[in-house]
Amino acid sequence: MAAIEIKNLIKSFGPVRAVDGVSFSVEAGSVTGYLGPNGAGKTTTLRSLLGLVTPDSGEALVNGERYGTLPRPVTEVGAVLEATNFHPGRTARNHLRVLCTAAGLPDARADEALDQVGLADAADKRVLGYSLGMRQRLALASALLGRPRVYILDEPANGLDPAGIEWLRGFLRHLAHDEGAAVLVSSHVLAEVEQTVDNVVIIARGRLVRQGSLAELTSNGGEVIRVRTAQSADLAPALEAAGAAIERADDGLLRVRGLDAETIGRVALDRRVVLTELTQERSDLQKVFLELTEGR
Ligand SMILES: Nc1ncnc2c1ncn2[C@@H]1O[C@H](COP(=O)(O)OP(=O)(O)OP(=O)(O)O)[C@@H](O)[C@H]1O
Repeated sequence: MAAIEIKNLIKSFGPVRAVDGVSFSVEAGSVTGYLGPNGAGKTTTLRSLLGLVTPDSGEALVNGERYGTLPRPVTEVGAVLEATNFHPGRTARNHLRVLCTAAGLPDARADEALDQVGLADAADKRVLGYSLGMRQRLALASALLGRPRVYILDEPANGLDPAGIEWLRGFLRHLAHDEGAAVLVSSHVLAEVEQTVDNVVIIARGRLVRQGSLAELTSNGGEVIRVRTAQSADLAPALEAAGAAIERADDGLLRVRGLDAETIGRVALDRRVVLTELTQERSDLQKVFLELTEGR
């Protein structure tokens, strides 16, 4: 049984089909990126998993059950939703302690969770003075309280600075790969999750566009560097001699595998070859995502 299972989920709001027959699952020990442009239906899917939206049909299950029938949800699933509201006058520690009390967890979990997300030093500050990034960390801390093995995170990187995003990547990988949790994380920015996830599910307008492991979706049969020059007859044999596998396209374009861009540039310099293009080809995943988000 997968930790998270979405089976042919359908949900409409009036005339809008927010989610239109989506199915996928997330196994323990892995991070899945749930990607799609704004309005694709990501939040509706995640809210269905948390019992906050009632699907028209299909199922959204955590550990094989609907959220509403989980005996102790706080110990099974941790969630971060968009625009989480905190009582602004409360300190972070108090906020988490209130949640601990409500969930029957020891107070000590509040401090442990704050420590885990790097907020220990700000524990006694009122949430009012928190930056958006700190609020995201606090939201994550509240998801950790019951030490669940399933995490459902809606755009958790929103508001984080680059260092915060880097921290989040490491943290989510740690939860999945070291602690064996199943992590489902949504984003409308591919680059945010590309270095974190094991699997990718892409949706647009409520429908599944692509799913698979990151390795499958980014392979392209190995990294390809696009090299363009009017002197390809000169350059290609030199690159091959340096170990490249080359596919020749029209107008002097060489698709080169097996050498990095710097090596290719050096070989070209040695041969006094002028390059008019030296770029890394986009992966299939980047192409699919770009097509979906272009013009938005
Ligand atoms: N409660 C609601 N009432 C009416 N329409 C809704 C409601 N929730 C979502 N929608 C609509 O359903 C569609 C999918 O929205 P959803 O929030 O699930 O997408 P999303 O992929 O999470 O987008 P975003 O990244 O912008 O949050 C949108 O057209 C949205 O306007």
